Parts: sequence; C-alpha cells; structure tokens
Amino acid sequence: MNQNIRLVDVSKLYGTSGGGFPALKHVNLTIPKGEICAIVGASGAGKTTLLNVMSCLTDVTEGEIFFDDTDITKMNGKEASDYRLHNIGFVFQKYQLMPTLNIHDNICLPYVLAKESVDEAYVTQLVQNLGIESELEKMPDQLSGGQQQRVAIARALALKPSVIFADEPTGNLDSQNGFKTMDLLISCAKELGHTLVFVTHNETLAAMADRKIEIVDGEIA
Ligand SMILES: Nc1ncnc2c1ncn2[C@@H]1O[C@H](COP(=O)(O)OP(=O)(O)OP(=O)(O)O)[C@@H](O)[C@H]1O
Repeated sequence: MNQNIRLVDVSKLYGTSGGGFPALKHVNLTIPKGEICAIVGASGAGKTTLLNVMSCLTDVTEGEIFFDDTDITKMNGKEASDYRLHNIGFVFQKYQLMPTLNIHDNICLPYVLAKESVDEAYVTQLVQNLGIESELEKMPDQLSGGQQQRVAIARALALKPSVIFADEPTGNLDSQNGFKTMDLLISCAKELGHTLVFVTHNETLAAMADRKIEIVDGEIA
C-alpha cells in the first residue's frame, strides 16, 4: 500500500555532551503518496539526516514520523528493520551491491531477507524497464557505474515498497549517465506508483521532481 509520510516537529541532535549538534530543527513536512520529491541544500545542511530519519536508519531526538497512521519513531530496532524491509527501498550513492553475488541474486536479495519466494515475473519486468536484462549472470565488478546503479534501483524496487529513498543516487556518475539513471528511477517510481524522495546537489536533476525541498542549517527553507 502506498502511504503519506508526515514529519511532525522533528529534531535531531548528534552527540549529547555539551548539548549536541542540531542537524534537524523542528521540521514539519508532508510528502503525499506518489510524489517525486527532491531534497537540496548545501553540504552539511541536514539532507542525509532527513532521509535517514524518514527511513528509520537514524533515531530522532524529538518529534514523530508517520507513514499514514504508523509512527515509525515508536518502533524498536526489530520492528523498524522489518518495517523498512517491506515498506522502504533505499538507493545509495555507492550502489552497495554484494560483490560475491551475481546481478540476479543481488536484485533478489530483499526476497531472501524477507524469507519470500522470488517474484521472477516482476524481476523480469524490472530488469527490462531498467535495460539490464542481459547482465543478470554477470558479477557487479563487470558492470559500469550506471549499470550497477540500475541494479541497485531494481533491488530497491523488488519488494514493491511504498517509498523509495535515494541519497545522491547519481553522485558517482557522469552527467549524461546521471540524467539517464535519474530519468529511469523517476519513470519506474511513477509507473509503479512509488513515492520517491531523493537528495541531490544537481539543480537539473532536482527540476525533474514534482517538488523541491531546500534544507538550510537543519530547517526547511
Ligand atoms: N554521526 C554524526 N555525528 C555527529 N555529527 C553528524 C553526524 N552525521 C552528520 N553530522 C553533522 O550533521 C550535519 C548534517 O549532516 P548531513 O550528513 O545530514 O548533511 P548533508 O546535507 O547530507 O551534507 P552533504 O551534502 O555533505 O552530504 C553536518 O554538520 C554533519 O557534520
């Protein structure tokens, strides 16, 4: 099921001695179902922290984060990792593929973690949409950066999560590959009805989103 994301008065302090460093300050934000949302801002502004608290990778210091009616800040570690596995797909700047698994098995890793049988028909559709259907038997180090990121996108989409978070997904790619990869990520998200929230430093890529959110010193500008 696709969900609204709602942050209510969310703050994040790193470190507690001497008061801690405020990376997010009283952030209120709603991201509707299916929205393509770009997060921009200067280095150190709090973009990654915002993405990480929304994906329950980092605890908040204060505030609540709802996925529809579920407050993810109230979950314990096991509940949060189960919730993340089934509801959230994550695309990292550095792909983070398993070097010892071939491309097919990298894409299918979420099914293994969820102890579910692989939906091969869906995986075939994904790899065709992403143009990597001829790479399935290869190992990650036999692929270009752009191809590896498309594999990471397929892996993020495999369990049909409601939300995809992507932290500078094209940061390791040249501008042409970056544009193509972002275009594919956005079209997959739109076609499949996923909400997509991505961090970028690139204004051209940010302009491809439905909405651009700028973070300045831990606050929404
Ligand atoms: N684990 C941590 N411990 C202490 N401070 C941290 C930690 N992680 C981030 N910070 C600080 O919090 C602030 C926000 O960091 P964050 O990584 O969210 O910024 P960003 O906007 O994503 O930056 P960049 O564009 O450089 O990736 C920065 O000042 C950073 O130094």
